Amino acid sequence: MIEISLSKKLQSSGGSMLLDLELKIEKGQFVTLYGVSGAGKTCTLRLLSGLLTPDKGRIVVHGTPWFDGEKKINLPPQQRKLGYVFQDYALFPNMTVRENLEFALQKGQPKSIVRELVDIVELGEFLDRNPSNLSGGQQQRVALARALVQRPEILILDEPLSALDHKMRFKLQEYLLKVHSAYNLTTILVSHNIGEIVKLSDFVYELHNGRVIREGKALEFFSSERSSAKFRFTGEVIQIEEEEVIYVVSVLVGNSVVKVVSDREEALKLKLGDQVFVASKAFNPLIERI
Ligand SMILES: Nc1ncnc2c1ncn2[C@@H]1O[C@H](COP(=O)(O)OP(=O)(O)OP(=O)(O)O)[C@@H](O)[C@H]1O
Repeated sequence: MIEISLSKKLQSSGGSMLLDLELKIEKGQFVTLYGVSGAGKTCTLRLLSGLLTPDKGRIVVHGTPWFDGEKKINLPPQQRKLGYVFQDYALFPNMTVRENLEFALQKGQPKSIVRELVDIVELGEFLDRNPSNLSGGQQQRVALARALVQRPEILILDEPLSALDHKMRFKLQEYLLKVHSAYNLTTILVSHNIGEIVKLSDFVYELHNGRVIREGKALEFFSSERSSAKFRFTGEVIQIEEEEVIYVVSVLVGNSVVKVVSDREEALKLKLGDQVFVASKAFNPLIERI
């Protein structure tokens, strides 16, 4: 369990803002911080990683205090078991992929973890190349592997996929899910992409003006309650779940997820990524492939 209870005065162009957080993240969860620009998401990650110091409060990770204002505990970043992946990869440009990864090893740490990570994120053929000779997605796989070299318990991802095109994003999402479960990580993602959030995360916190204003399970968080109005709109199928005798199809429409109850016959015609329209006749939404 990661327990964060802290405050930090931040400076924005419009004046000061108090980041005031109470978060409890279960071990093993994949959690997303969501919210408008300037809400305090990146600062939250920096506070957890030790790159920014709270004014007061506590950060306790799996029972160990990382920060305690009253007891004057403040673990330096290198002692926090945490891997950080940024949007811009932040790789050493003059080192090969292999060197970038081996550079992250601690003194005396065997190189076997590097080989294991190279396999898991499929970097074998790029080991002797410099980052400038790799695509954005390949560079981000290197950054992901590098963040895991020291076997962290927590993986922090600050909009890691936002510079990538749709296809790369999709592939990287698969790698993120793979390492999250292979290394029993607790993962905290900052993302604006709702389809991605629903696909990857268990739980979402929405930040606004330095506070959590809403939280919930990813799919429920973005589900729309609209039902009775007459409507018709298009969207993309992002999840199909069998629930007892019915199916629930989640469709990403603009920035929200609409859940539509469907019968087996209709649901089996659909697959993830299909463009569909959702329409309501009186009170019963219908869903059909476009
Ligand atoms: N070290 C710092 N000290 C004080 N204030 C800071 C510091 N770093 C950032 N801020 C301010 O804190 C506010 C929140 O910034 P933050 O980067 O956490 O927002 P965000 O929610 O991640 O936004 P975005 O989605 O645009 O990345 C901003 O107004 C920023 O200027």
